[in-house]
Amino acid sequence: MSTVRGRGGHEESAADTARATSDAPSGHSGRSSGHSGRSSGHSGRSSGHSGRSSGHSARAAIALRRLAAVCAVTARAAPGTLLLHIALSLLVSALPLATAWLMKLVMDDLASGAPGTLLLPGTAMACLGVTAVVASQAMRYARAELDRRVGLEMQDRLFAAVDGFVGLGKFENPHFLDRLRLAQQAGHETATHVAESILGVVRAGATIGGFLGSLLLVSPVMAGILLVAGVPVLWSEVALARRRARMLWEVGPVERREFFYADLLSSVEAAKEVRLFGIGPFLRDRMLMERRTANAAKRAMNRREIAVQTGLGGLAALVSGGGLLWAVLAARGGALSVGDVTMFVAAIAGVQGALASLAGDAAQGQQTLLMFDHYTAVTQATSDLPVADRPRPLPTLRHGIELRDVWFRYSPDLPWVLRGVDLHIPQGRALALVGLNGAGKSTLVKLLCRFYDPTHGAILWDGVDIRDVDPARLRERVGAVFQDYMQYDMTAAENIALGDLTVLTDGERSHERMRQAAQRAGIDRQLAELPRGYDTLLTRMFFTAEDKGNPETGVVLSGGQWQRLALARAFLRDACTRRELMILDEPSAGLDAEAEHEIHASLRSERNTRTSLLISHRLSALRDADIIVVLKDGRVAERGNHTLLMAAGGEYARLFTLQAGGYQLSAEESPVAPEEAV
Ligand SMILES: Nc1ncnc2c1ncn2[C@@H]1O[C@H](COP(=O)(O)OP(=O)(O)OP(=O)(O)O)[C@@H](O)[C@H]1O
Repeated sequence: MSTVRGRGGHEESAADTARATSDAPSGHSGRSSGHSGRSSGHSGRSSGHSGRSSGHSARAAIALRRLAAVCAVTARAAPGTLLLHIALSLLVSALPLATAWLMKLVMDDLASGAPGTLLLPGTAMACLGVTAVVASQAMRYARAELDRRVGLEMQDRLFAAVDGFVGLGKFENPHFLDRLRLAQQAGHETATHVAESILGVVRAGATIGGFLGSLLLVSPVMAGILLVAGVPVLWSEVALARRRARMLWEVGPVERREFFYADLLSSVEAAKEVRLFGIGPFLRDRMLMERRTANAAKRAMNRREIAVQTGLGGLAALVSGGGLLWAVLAARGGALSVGDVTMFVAAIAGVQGALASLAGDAAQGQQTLLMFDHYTAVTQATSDLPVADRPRPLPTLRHGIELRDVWFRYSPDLPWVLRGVDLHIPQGRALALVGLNGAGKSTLVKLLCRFYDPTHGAILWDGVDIRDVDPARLRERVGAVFQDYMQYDMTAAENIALGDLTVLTDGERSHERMRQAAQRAGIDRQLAELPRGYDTLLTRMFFTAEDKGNPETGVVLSGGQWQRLALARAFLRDACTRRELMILDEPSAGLDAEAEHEIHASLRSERNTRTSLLISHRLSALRDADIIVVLKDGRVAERGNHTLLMAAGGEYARLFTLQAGGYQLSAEESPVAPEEAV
């Protein structure tokens, strides 16, 4: 058996699977998807000072690792822009100090009683002013460009990672969905925010260093006081950033629910029911309730920030007021020159401003790095399903697919859906699955496509466990129309071509293949008659104001037409490379009687050459299947062909008779008068 990677990569699934294993029915055959049960529970809690300091250094190491990761992404995505941004930032940070020194020279010169020519310092100050304006505008542009380039790179990586998840489990995990939302948010802004924060810290550091150096020449005491006053500012801002990041994580689920209600209130799919049932005010109330909850959390955070920052502002005012008083008194006593006082005032303003922005930048940087954790958690997440390191080749299907004692539930806290299903789908035969709502038919289909793994038991493709093969290779062999098929807001051609994208680029012959698939699904004529034929947009979502009255820009299909389109997509995929297993889960639920008849006739014509799995509640559509299997209580309850199962008089016979009786009864109850039947 091949080795596997990705086991236990996700903290929730690891815990879930471990619990699932502990609930496992005993004596099952096949492989368990659980873990070895090895505990990683050594807390290793160290006590006292050494524990605390090792905690601090571990946190610092984590922060540095995060920082390095962000810097690496930024440098890779936009190296030139990053360098330009750094150069401009340093230039901008040097300007206030240069201005302050020039100002001091001018003031001292003026106060000397015999002022020299002020032309040179005056011109220099004017040049500095112009440079400041140009450099800060250029810096703004460089920052925005950095934002765009890095944002693109990060979005690409994020969605490549999301697309790489093999199964569906992660998309049904609310914890993961929250992470994904925050990761998307972080992907938009992290790198620029962090770069901005680092540069802001560097800029502020340069300004503080320059001014403190200058201030040391005037009064080392005041330089010391200014520096010490900066420590609580820095500390409080960093603490606030931590709290802000935690608050954002906590309101995540609340905002997700709010978006859900907002989406319901504005989506065309929900609009019918919302209006007919008059549930708009109810949904609006729910949405606002979530908004209020999120607002309350954010309000509390704002209040805390205001309280902390007001305190810090008071401290800053106290220091600068005291300093000013001291400088004026010192100047009156002749200890300082007028230029010194000017320099001192500029230094106080410069250092305090720089300290505030340093604290703000450090806090912003830290908060962004914490958010970046979500991005790394998603992009570096291991597969939700184990994937073989050295996958086994998938053989051509010659014998069939076997489900061996398959048990499955969606999570350990949910009931079992399948309870030991044993089933053989012979190659070249059509097998129909029958069962009441919730019997587990679609779940079984999802297991066959390996969107989930059986909790116990195994699925074998000609004897090869499908967990040992590359999921992409498995899915290449399978064609499917799902019960909840997709309707893409794209053109008709694109909707079909998604089954095999080469038809979009391969010219006329491929176009012909697309039309054949549409013909097979009975939708070709209707698509050809659309205002722009196959190139008609099947949505009215992307209209501009000018297009509004023009039906050529988009049309809306009926439910059954969409279903035929989904079938055409599956048929095209099949025509491109013949799929060895064709799954049709309720392919005809929305089709008219004529279309249903045509589709099933087409499928019947392929008997003996194609392995197919059919699911339908219209039992008349399944009666020709080679094998009919009834799922009940998570197990195979009956198996046989139509004649055998009818003769057995079990569940299938009961359901079939019920349905057939319905038709006969209606016909008897409302006999059609000959003249009405015309
Ligand atoms: N993603 C999921 N997470 C949790 N439970 C699920 C999920 N999908 C389905 N279930 C549950 O699994 C059970 C079987 O559902 P499934 O869709 O397989 O039934 P089905 O036989 O296809 O039903 P129907 O005839 O209504 O389509 C149901 O009880 C359902 O609530």
